[in-house]
Amino acid sequence: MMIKINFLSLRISCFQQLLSAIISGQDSPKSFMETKVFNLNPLTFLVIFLAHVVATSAQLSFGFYAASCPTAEFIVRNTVRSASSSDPTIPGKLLRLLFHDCFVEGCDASVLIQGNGTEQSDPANTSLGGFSVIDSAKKVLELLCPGTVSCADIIALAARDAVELTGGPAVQIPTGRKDGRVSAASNVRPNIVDTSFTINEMIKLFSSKGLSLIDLVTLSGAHTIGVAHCSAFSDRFQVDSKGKLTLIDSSLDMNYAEELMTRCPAGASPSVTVNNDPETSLSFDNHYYRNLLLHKGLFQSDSVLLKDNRTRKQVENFTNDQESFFANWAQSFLKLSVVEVKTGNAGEVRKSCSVINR
Ligand code: HEM
Ligand SMILES: [Ca+2]
Ligand SMILES: [Ca+2]
Repeated sequence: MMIKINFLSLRISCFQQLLSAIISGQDSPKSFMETKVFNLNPLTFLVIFLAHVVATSAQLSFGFYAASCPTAEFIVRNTVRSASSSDPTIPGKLLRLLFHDCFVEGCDASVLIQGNGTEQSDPANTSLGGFSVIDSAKKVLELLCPGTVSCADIIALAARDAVELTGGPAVQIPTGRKDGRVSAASNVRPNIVDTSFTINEMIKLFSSKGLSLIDLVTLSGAHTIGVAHCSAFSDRFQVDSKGKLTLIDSSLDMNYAEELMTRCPAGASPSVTVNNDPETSLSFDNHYYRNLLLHKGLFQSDSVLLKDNRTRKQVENFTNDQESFFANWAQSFLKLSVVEVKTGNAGEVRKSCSVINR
């Protein structure tokens, strides 16, 4: 990655010098060519340079839009910031959107496609949100740099910004993802983790995406923000007709289960939600791991991280050391954001994020 950054800045500075040489008249390009590059005519050099840009744009790089749309990251950040200031549930939605995008067909915005039988129509995706934020950023970017910034990059940047805005670490991520042309509901179930998964099933699915055990524990820390619907955890306890609570999942703290029962009484509206992190659901911090140690992990898939010997140590470490969680987050988030990315001709830049180009 480092090589790519250096190479990109070299490419940009070279390009700027060449442009200023061409703009400032016949003498300077000549001397520029003679002293700095080979003895080439400026136009020949420009052709070689552009060919090089086309050839290497089939890769992700940091600042991919530095020349083609310099304000891209700024626009996404501002859109996320203003949407989140009027609706604090936005950051959680944007972060989950990236997870559900990247695990199905890679980070290619397949999750944004609307229509019958697309990923959005699978029940595992019905509670996703944040689509309007991606659409708003895309609209502005289409005005400023038409056909340039992919929806897949907007999702990744927006998730990255959502974490930083809620107090999490700032992460540099490469851009240049292309948007996919496939979005099928049948791809969702085999690729999205269900709360009922065993730790081995989770490890297996994560590893099929190139993500390690450490990445699993670290990325689960995303549940330090956001909310869940009652149906996501209601099978962990039972309430009889007299209101008596029985734990089905004994790894759940009884008092916490009672609190959850009160928030999700029988017959509660399906739209009722509970904070993932009961203490600081609007802050990206290490409280998620503290909750796990107190047996207050909201989903069964959270609680198993404490039960298993392979993951418990890391949970304990993150509970005591937020810096360590943040450092690991930066690495694991970067890995998540590039899962099975499409670059170059493997994808397209959609005109509208919810529709595949015709
Ligand atoms: C490891 C397996 C995982 C499972 C089983 C899981 C499951 C869930 C479930 C069931 C919900 C509640 C959805 C609802 O009822 O509305 C949820 C919410 C959430 N998940 Fe996960 N998740 C996992 C990993 C991840 C990862 C890797 C990320 C991101 C890096 C993530 C980010 C989120 C966020 C931010 C929310 C809150 C969404 C909101 O506020 O709208 N999750 N997750
Ligand atoms: Ca996808
Ligand atoms: Ca929190």
